[in-house]
Amino acid sequence: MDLETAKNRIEYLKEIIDQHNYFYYVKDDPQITDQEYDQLIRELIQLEEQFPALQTPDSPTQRVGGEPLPYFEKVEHRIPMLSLGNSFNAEELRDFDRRVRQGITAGQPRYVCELKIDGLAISVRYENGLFVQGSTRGDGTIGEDITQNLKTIRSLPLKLKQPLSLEVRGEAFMPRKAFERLNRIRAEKGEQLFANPRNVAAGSLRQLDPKLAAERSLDVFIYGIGSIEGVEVESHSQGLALLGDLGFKINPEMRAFDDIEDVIGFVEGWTEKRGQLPYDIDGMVVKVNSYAHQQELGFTAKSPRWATAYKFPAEEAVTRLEGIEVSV
Ligand SMILES: CC(C)(C)c1nc(N2CCN(c3ncccn3)CC2)c2cc(C(N)=O)c(N)nc2n1
Repeated sequence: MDLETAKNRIEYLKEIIDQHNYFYYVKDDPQITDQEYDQLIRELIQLEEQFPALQTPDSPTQRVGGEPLPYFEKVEHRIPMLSLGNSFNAEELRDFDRRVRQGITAGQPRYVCELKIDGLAISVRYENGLFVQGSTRGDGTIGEDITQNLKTIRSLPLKLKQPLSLEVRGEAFMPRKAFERLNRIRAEKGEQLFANPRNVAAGSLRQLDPKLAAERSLDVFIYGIGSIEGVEVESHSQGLALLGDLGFKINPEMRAFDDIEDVIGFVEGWTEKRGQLPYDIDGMVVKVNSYAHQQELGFTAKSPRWATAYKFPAEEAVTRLEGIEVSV
């Protein structure tokens, strides 16, 4: 095969594999069998080995990066990753609503409610649509560069559907089934079990060898825009819709309400049925939708006045460790 033919075939394979990654890992709706997918990947790997000059960093074959790192570089977040104020019951959500209504001068607030995924907060930067850097939240200002580990998360696109430059925030997590499978393997080996999926996600993303992170079937939900160039976005819900169109995995359970009583009903509903989810959540996040309202409300020293985290009451967690029941 000559270079020109190889170049066209490689471009085609990268495009089609990216599409199938999107269907499988982001939409959870595969369009081809695993065997057909593996065949495409194997052909691309062979062609890139045969024509190394045609291998690009955004190729799906580049997800499990190079050598283990000696340490993680520090990354300063251009836009700080803030904390969240907490609400612990319906009355405190009503207080939040009262403070919001006092803080805005025009219109009524609309709230977006999201599940609060119990994982590790991350920030990912794209330039002209290509994944360039990913980092942990750290202390909100300085995080650790974990680009190589985040590239192993198949639901995080290496190339966006539009060549935009932006920074997104999300929560990396381990699905409960993957957590249980991992602990079964560790139990069989007589190794100590992990206490919860969040610890595994955090531990996996802090591995210096990306091959270890790649084995942990981590996943991610993107929940916000840190910064974006060349696009006017006016509300959080509009921002989430744009992120979905770009190929990011957005949690489907988010809802918008105009009345805090409806927010309270939604939040209390999830308090009961969170066990049905395939991942852990430790509460809900309620955000004022309009960016103009967010601007008016501003921030306290460390967290936005336009958002609150509703924390579920700590449930009696019972974990089986080495066959005995312990309450944690
Ligand atoms: C952009 C804002 C600040 C409103 C925001 N901040 C969040 N977090 C901040 C505090 N974080 C944090 N992490 C560690 C230590 C202290 N704070 C962890 C992320 C959010 C987390 C989730 C989630 N987990 O599903 C979410 N759907 N939306 C969020 N939105």
